[in-house]
Amino acid sequence: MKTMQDDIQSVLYTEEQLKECVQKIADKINKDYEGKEIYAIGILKGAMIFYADLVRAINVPVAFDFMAASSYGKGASSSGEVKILKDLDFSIEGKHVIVIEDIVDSGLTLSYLLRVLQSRHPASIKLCALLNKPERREVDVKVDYVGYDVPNEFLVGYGLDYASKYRNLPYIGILKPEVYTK
Ligand SMILES: O=P(O)(O)OC[C@H]1O[C@H](OP(=O)(O)OP(=O)(O)O)[C@H](O)[C@@H]1O
Ligand code: HPA
Ligand SMILES: [Mg+2]
Repeated sequence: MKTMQDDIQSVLYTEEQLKECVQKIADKINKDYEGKEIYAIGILKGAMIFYADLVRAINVPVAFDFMAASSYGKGASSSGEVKILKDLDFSIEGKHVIVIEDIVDSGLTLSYLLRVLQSRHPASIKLCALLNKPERREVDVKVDYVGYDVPNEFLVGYGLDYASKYRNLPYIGILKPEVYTK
C-alpha cells in the first residue's frame, strides 16, 4: 500500500530539529514577555501543531484563541483574497497579542489578518511563524519571530497540508512535484 512517506521527496526538518527550533523561538519570547501575559492567536488549521508545541515551551501565562482564514481558491498557490472563516472568541483590546502561523508564503494571509487585528487596539502585536518563504513574498510583512527561512518548494507535515493531507506527519518534508501537478 502507498504511504504518505512515498509522496515525500526529502525530509527538510526532522522532529528533533523542529523541537530545538521551537525551543529557541520560545526562549526569545520568554525573554521579551517576562512579567507579561500573552494572548496567542493560532491561525487554523496549519498552525495548530506548531502552536501546541510552542505554547508548552513558553513560561509566562498564555491565553488561547484561534482564527481560521482562507485564501480563495485552493491548490499549491494562493489567489490573493483572504476570507475570515472563524473569528476570535474574545476582544484583544489592551492585550499583548502574538499571531502564530506555520508558514508565511505570499504574505497575503498575515498582512490581511494583521490589519484586521490592529484595528481592534491590542496593547502590542507581534507575528511568529515557524517557516518563512521569502522568494514567494507578494506583500511586505514583518515577521518578528521566525524558525527557518525555507526554499521555494511545496512543504508538508507538522501542520502543513496539501489538499488536506500530510498535516499529521511529525516532520517537515518537500512534497514530490508529481503529487501536486498530476
Ligand atoms: O502567505 P500566504 O501565501 O497567505 O500563505 C500562508 C498561509 O497559507 C496556509 O494556510 P491555508 O490558507 O492553506 O489554510 P490552512 O492553514 O488551513 O492549511 C498557511 O497555513 C498559511 O496560513
Ligand atoms: O509550502 C507550503 N505548504 C503547505 N501550505 C502552504 N501554504 C503556503 N505555502 C505552503
Ligand atoms: Mg494557514
